[in-house]
Amino acid sequence: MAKFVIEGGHTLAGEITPQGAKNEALQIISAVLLTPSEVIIGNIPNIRDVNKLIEILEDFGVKVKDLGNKTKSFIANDINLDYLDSETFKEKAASLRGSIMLLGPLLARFGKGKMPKPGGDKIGRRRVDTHFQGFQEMGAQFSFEPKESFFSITADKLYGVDIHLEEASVTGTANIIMAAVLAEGRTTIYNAACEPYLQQLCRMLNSMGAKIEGIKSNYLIINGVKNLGGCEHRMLPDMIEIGSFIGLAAMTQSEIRIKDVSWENLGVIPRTFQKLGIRLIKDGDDMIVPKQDSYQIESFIDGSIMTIADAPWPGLTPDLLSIILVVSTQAKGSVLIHQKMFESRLFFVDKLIDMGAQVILCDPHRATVIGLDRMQALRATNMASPDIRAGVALLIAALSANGVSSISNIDQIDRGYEDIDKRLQAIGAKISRVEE
Ligand SMILES: CC(=O)N[C@H]1[C@@H](OP(=O)(O)OP(=O)(O)OC[C@H]2O[C@@H](n3ccc(=O)[nH]c3=O)[C@H](O)[C@@H]2O)O[C@H](CO)[C@@H](O)[C@@H]1O
Ligand SMILES: C=C(OP(=O)(O)O)C(=O)O
Repeated sequence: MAKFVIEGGHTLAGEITPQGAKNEALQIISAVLLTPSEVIIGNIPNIRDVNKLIEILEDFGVKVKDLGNKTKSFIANDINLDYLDSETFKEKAASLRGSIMLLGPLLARFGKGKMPKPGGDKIGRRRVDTHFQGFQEMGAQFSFEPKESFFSITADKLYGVDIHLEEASVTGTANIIMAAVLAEGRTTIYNAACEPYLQQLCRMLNSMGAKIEGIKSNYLIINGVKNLGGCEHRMLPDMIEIGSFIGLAAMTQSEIRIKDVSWENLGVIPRTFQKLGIRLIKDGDDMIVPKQDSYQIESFIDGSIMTIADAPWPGLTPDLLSIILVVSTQAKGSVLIHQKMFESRLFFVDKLIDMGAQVILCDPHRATVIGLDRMQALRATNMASPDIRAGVALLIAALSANGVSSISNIDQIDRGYEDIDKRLQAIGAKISRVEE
């Protein structure tokens, strides 16, 4: 397995283009199973999780053609459902979280789906009840085989129904939408997640002939259709990567231009970094993060300590809190980082503390950061990437630190960030990938 070796303390400069969004890609690529017609998808990120999902589709018999320029064509006109019972499927599908979104399309088009407990980050309990709540309310039968941790879902027919989700689950909502578009009658989904990933999925499905209203809101109305046709779709830039680059620029006191960020789809992300005192300049659809010697965290109007917390969209995505936390370590002022959704995503702060950051982990969900305001640089150290976002947060810490750090378990980072070492080298980072 490879590790990153990082010589910190260098200023970076230049421009960087964000990849297509990982979490959108996983939904959009699953949706190709809904039609026998050709679907062409552009701006596909070349990352481990997405490549694995495409591999699973190919194993099912989907014809995948690389059209160049990050664009691929998918034709799902001859699907081998026996693959669901193979050991290879169990093994591959269990290795990423996004594979669970194959269930909705399989159920809707072929009347059955199976799935091992999905993988993804180990960041606390990640229940999938919401997915099955929706399928069952539409008339599907669910079974779970505890010995093999294998879910099965079948339905002769799916019927439109009013669904009030227990929680606004991102992948759960995507799954239910993909089942409902081919169900008989009208489905409504209340408390639906509405992240840009889902907005994009709904737009794509509508261009395939689906009838979805309420896009961007948490109340979706879906009138089922008999079948869907092909379409062309282009992924949005990855908002989590954009946030990671903002953090990187601030921590390394660098000026970086982030190309084509799609400002209108970033929600509260820019404002959240601005609360930490980080300046962001809009130049057309580019974002410039100017060089800043110091950035000061705002306090609330009554003078109390700033809190930054996650929430379902249009709130702040939990996937950026690790990066926001690391950026706060060199800010002026204090902030409480409250990770409400996941209970094991903040433990990486121990590493930051080793590096000299002033952080108090109050409980598994909350950490208080007392910014160093550059009074001292972080110290280089050796660490392992516990999950995708903590991995990148530690990478940013290492790039700002004095000395040479190493990060192992970088598979975690590779599953969501395309060629991150090469792209960072291009803006001056001293980072190398070393086979262990
Ligand atoms: C492949 C993919 O797209 N993964 C994303 C997706 O995961 P995923 O779809 O698995 O996450 P969910 O939205 O289902 O839930 C995330 C966590 O938040 C909790 N929860 C969720 C909604 C809610 O209203 N209340 C609540 O407590 C859930 O119990 C769970 O612990 O969404 C997460 C939340 O944005 C992101 O971190 C993941 O990167
Ligand atoms: C938690 C994440 O991914 P996954 O759901 O694929 O584990 C993430 O992208 O931050």
